[in-house]
Amino acid sequence: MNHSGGESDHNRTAIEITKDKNGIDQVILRNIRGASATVSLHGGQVLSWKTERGEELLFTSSKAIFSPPKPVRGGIPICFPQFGNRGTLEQHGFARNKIWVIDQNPPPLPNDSNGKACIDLLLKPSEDDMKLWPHSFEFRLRVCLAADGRLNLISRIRNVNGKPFSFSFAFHTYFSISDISEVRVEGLETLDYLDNLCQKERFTEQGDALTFESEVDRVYLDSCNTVAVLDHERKRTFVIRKEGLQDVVVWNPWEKKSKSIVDLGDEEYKHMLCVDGAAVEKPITLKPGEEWTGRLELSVVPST
Ligand SMILES: O=P(O)(O)OC[C@H]1O[C@H](O)[C@H](O)[C@@H](O)[C@@H]1O
Repeated sequence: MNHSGGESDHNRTAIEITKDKNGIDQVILRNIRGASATVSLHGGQVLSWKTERGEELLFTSSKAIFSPPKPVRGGIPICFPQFGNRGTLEQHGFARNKIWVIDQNPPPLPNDSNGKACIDLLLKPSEDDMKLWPHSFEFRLRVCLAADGRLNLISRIRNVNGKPFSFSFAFHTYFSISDISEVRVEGLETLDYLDNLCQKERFTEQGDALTFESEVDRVYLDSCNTVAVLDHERKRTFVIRKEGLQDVVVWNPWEKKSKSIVDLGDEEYKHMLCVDGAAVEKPITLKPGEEWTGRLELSVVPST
């Protein structure tokens, strides 16, 4: 199937639906300049985001396993309804392991899709999910690629239950980087963080910018809505803008942990950095009928 985006810029943006090698649908979004993004229905997961010159901006492991219910190591997995091991569910919740469907008739989002190639996906709990997490929800994900190459992800989670529920959440974004020793993260200075490597103990960030020389697994709390990942060698900076997501998770497994992760090559930690817009420390609570919206916007700009 290949058709032009409904609300697209003079019908020159395109949405193509193909199948991966396991027969799972994936959606390729293209903008008018030839940038692209690939979204798999497995996990509602963005697997690729490329510039108009065809450069891949997201990391996916060469050892990634693309067969549900295994999550895929790379791209932008969605952690829901639980981040990490902070609850009784499997690590990072079940949303990343499920097959989502294309939402043919999503509720409108004002001024959102002008000139963009967009796809709307939907996840509702299965009977098995309800046994583990007895809450009925509708999770709508919109992924859009703008004319200037920005990638937008909008999550809308609605409580269609008779009682309130709470969840944690992350857009677990694997950025492709030249070398972990050469990058720095700006925008987290002076913030408190919970260190997953020290039983979630709370510390305060002291440095000017975050640089990497060993394993890092932290939840930065109450961050401002813009964070940047500067990659000196590639002379580019990722700009992460978020709304409705108070926290930022930063993760790199480094050498030793990488060796224990079956779907990650031993040396691949050098070329990935996860910086996630997330809601972890204070779970989000929805009353019956309420909806929560979380937004992530990723862009890349040249830097020196
Ligand atoms: O291996 P996964 O389940 O995909 O998790 C990968 C990582 O995700 C987050 O960054 C967590 O903070 C880490 O503790 C975890 O190791």
